[in-house]
Amino acid sequence: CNVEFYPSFLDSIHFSPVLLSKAVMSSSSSSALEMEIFQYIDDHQSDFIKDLKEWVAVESDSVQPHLRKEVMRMMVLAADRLAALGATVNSVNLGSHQLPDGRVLPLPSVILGELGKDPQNPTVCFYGHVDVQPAKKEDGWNTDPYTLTEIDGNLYGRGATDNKGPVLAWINAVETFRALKLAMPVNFKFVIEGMEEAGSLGLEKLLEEENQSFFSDVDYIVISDNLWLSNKKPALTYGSRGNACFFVEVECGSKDLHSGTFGGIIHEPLLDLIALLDSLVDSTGCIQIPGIYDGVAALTEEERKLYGSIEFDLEEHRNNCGVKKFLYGTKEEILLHLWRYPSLSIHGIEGAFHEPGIKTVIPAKVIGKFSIRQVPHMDLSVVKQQVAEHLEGVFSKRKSPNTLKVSMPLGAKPWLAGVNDLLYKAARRAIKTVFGEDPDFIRDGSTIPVARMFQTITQKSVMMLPIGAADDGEHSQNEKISRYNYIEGTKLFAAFFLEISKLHRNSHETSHTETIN
Ligand SMILES: NCC(=O)N[C@@H](Cc1c[nH]cn1)C(=O)O
Ligand SMILES: [Zn+2]
Ligand SMILES: [Zn+2]
Repeated sequence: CNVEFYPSFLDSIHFSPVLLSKAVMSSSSSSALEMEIFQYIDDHQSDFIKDLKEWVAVESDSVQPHLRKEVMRMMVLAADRLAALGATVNSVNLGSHQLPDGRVLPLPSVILGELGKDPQNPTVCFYGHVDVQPAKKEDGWNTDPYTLTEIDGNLYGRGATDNKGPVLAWINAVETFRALKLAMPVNFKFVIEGMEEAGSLGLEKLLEEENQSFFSDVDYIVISDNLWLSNKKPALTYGSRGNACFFVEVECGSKDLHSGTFGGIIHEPLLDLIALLDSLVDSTGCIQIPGIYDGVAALTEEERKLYGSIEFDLEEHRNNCGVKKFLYGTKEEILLHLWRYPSLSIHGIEGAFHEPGIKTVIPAKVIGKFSIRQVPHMDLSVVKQQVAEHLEGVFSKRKSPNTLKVSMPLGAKPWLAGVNDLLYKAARRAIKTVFGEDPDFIRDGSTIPVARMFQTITQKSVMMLPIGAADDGEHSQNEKISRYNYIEGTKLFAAFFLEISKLHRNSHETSHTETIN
C-alpha cells in the first residue's frame, strides 16, 4: 500500500498560491471603524465569556439518547439568542429518527435565521452546531466538562471550541455592529443545527427543500467548525474528509454465557469480532480492504510541492496529540495522510464488558464500530460494498456458525473548494488585519457533513474559517478555547464582514460598469 506515489494527475483543486499572493493586497493596518469595533469587543470580553459559560452548561450531547432533551433545550437557547440579535428565527421541525435498537427519538429542530435584507449587501450564511460530543468528569477531565472554567487564559468545557465558542463568536461580532449602531455591512443568514456530532441527520433533505427559498439569495457560506493547523498561526480551510461509519455485529445466541460453563466449547462472538477488526488495518496504518485505495484521486507533483510550503511543526503536533511517535516521519507524509488519503479508525465494541473489575462472561452479541475517512474521489456506495465483501470473506474463513451483520449507518462525503474567489480573499485580509500575518491554507482531516451538502445543493462558494487552535482538544478530555482565540476570533469575524462587503460591492460595481461599456 504505497499511497504516496500515485503516478500523476490531478485532484480537482484550483489552488495557486502564487496567484493568490499577487492578487491579494493585504491590509494589515486597521481602519478607525475597525479600531472602534475591536475596542468594543475587548471591552465586552466578560459578557461574551458569560454567554459561553451559559451555553457550555447545557449538556447538549447528541450522541446519547437520554440527553436528547438537553439538545432540544440548547436549540431553544440558540434561537432566543438570535432573536435577541434582531434576527427572524424559524425553527424547522425535522421529525424523528429510529435508533439501531428500534427506539424512536425526536430530531432537534434546525434553526434558520435571517438578519438584514439590504440589496446592496452580500448575503453571508453562517453554519454552526450547538450539540456536543459526550463528556464525563471521570473520563479524565481536570474540571467539570459542563462548567466553563478559565485556567491560565484557557476556557475549558465541552463545546468550548466544538462548536459553541465559534457560533457565539460570530453572534458576538454581529452584536457588536448592532450595539455600536453601525450599518450592517452584510445580510446574515444562520443555519444552526443540533445533530452534527451524530451525522447531521435530516439536514440534507432540509437544504434541498430550502434551496430555492432560504438559500436563493445567499452569496457566500461560512463554516467555523474546525481548528488551525498550529497552536498560534491562523488558517483558512478549503477541504475536509468525509466519513463512512460501520457497525459489524456478531451474535451467537440470545443470552450471555458463563465462560467456565461454556468457554472452550463454543465459537465466541468477541473472538470472531476481534479477528474481523484485526483484518482491517496493518501496523503501518495501511487499510487492508481490497480496492479501497482505487478511488483515491492521484497526487500531483504540484500538490506535493504545496504541502512542502505549509508551516507545520511536527513536534508541536505530536505534543498536542500526546503520543510518543507518529506513523510517518515527515511533514509532507503526515499532512497527506491527514488530508488526502483515507484512514480507518476503530471506535469501540458495544456489548463487550468494559467496566473496571472482572466479569467472567461470554457476551452473546457484540458490535464493532469503525469508520473510514473519505477523500476525493472515493464513492461511498463502492466503499460500503468493499467493506462488506472483505468482512464476509474473513468471516467465512473462520467457519463460525455465528451470525454476521455489516451495516453503514452513516456516510458523509468529502469536501474540496477552489480558493480563488472573494470569500477566501476577504477572509485572508481579515486575518491579516486581526492577527498581523497571512493564514495557512489548509485542509482538515475531520468531517463536517454539511460542507459538501452546501456545495452540491446550493452551488454557492463555501469556506471554513476556523478560530480554534490545534491544541484545543476537540472530542477529547479538557477541550478548551483560549480567551485570546475566542476574542480575537470575534474580531476576525467582524473584520471579515467589512472585507467581504467591500470586495463584493467592488466586484458588482466592476461587472456593472463592464456591462454598460
Ligand atoms: N468538528 C467537526 C466534527 O467533529 N465532526 C465529526 C462529524 C462526524 C463524522 N462522522 C460522524 N460524525 C467528526 O468526527 O469529524
Ligand atoms: Zn464540530
Ligand atoms: Zn465535533
